[in-house]
Amino acid sequence: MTSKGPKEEHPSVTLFRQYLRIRTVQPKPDYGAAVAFFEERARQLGLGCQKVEVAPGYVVTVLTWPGTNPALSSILLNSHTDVVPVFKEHWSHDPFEAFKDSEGYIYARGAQDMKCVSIQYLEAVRRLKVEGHRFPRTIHMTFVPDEEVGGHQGMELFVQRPEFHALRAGFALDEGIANPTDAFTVFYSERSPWWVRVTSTGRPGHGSLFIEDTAAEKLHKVVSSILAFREKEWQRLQSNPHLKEGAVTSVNLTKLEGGVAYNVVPATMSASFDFRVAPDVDFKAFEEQLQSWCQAAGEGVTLEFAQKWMHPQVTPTDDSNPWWAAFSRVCKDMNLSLEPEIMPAATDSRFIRAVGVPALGFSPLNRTPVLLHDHDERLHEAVFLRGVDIYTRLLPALASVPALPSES
Ligand SMILES: CSCC[C@H](NC=O)C(=O)O
Ligand SMILES: [Zn+2]
Ligand SMILES: [Zn+2]
Repeated sequence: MTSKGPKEEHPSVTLFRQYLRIRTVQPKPDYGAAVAFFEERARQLGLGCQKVEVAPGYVVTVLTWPGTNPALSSILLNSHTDVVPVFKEHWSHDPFEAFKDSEGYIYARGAQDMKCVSIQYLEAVRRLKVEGHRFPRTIHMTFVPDEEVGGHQGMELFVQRPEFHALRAGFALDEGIANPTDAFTVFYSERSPWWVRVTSTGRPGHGSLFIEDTAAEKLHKVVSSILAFREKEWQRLQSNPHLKEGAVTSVNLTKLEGGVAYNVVPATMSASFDFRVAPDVDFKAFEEQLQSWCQAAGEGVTLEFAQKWMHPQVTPTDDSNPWWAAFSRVCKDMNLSLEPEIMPAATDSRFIRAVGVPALGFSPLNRTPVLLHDHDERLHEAVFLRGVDIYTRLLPALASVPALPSES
C-alpha cells in the first residue's frame, strides 16, 4: 500500500499528515487549531460535534455517531491532541512538517503518540459510514487536551462533568504503545504515578569542617534506600521472563536540588523521584515504607507528593468481560496476536477506568520501533493504514456487543 508520490497518496495518509502539522506541542499547544480541525471532520463526515470547555482554554471535542439503540451504553474512542516537545537538532526532518521519505516513513512528533490513532478512528468511522453501516451502540470520539502533562486540565476534569456522564460510555479505547514485533500490545491496566519530593534539613556551617547531621548526609541515606528498592525491583523483572515492565514498581531519581556555594554546608536539600507503582501493590503499606525510609535517615526528613494516583483499576482480559471478548475475537479473526500488558506510563485511561468504565490501551502499531517521546518519531504509512483496517473491524464488533445484564 506504499504510495510513492503525493499524487498517489492514500487520502487517509494525507489527512494524517495534515493533522501532524498542527503544532499542538507542549508547553504551548495550539489547541484552537486542533479543535477547528475536528469540527471540520465532523462536518465532512456528518457527525455530531460538541465542545466542552473543561477549564478556560481547554476544550474536549466530542464527535458522535449515534447508534440505532439509544438504550445501550456507548463506545468511547479517546485520544489526546497534545504532543511532547522536541529537540529539533536531533531530528532528521522538521518534526512538524510530517515529511514522508521514499520508503513511506512519516516523520513527526505525534506520529506514534498519538495523532495516528485519532485519524485511524476517524477514517474507520468514515469508511463504515460511507458503506452504509449502522450499529446498535453509539460511537463517541473524544479529542482531549493536556494528557502529556498529566491530564489535569483534560480528561481528569472531563470525567467529572455532566457532559461525560451524558455520553453513557460502556467501554473505552485509548492509546497503547507500538510493538516492534509482529504482535500488538494491549494494555488492561496502568501503573500509578507517584511523584515524590524528599526534603532533608540539617546543620549548616563552613564547608571546611566536619559538620554533623547535615541535610546531605540524611538525604543520601534516603536516596540509597530508594535506589536499593529500585535495584530489587529491577532484579525481580530481570529474573522472571513472565514479568513485563508494567508489572513491577519502577523509580527514577529525577532531580537533586539545594546548596548555595562550594564552601557553605546547606541547611536544606531535596531529591525528587518518579515512582510508577504496580497495580497489585498495597498502596498504604508502600507509602508507610517511604515514610519509614525518611524517618530512618534522621530528624528533619520529610516527603511530599506532586502526583499521587491512588485508584488503579484492572480491566478484565477474559471472557467474563464482553468487551474483551469482542475485542479479542476480532483480533483472532484477523490473525493478530495480542500481548496483554500493564501500561508502564500514565495515560488518560486511568481517569476513565476510575469512573467505572472498562478501557483498553491500544495503538494498532506492530512492526514499529517504540519511538514515542523520542527523536525522529515516525510511522510507516502502511502500518498506519493497516491500523485503519483494524479499527474498521473492531468498531462494528464493539458497537454491536449485545445488551449487558445491566442494560436490560
Ligand atoms: C503522571 S502525569 C504524566 C503523564 C505522562 N504521560 C505520558 O507520557 C507520564 O509521564 O506517564
Ligand atoms: Zn500519549
Ligand atoms: Zn506521550
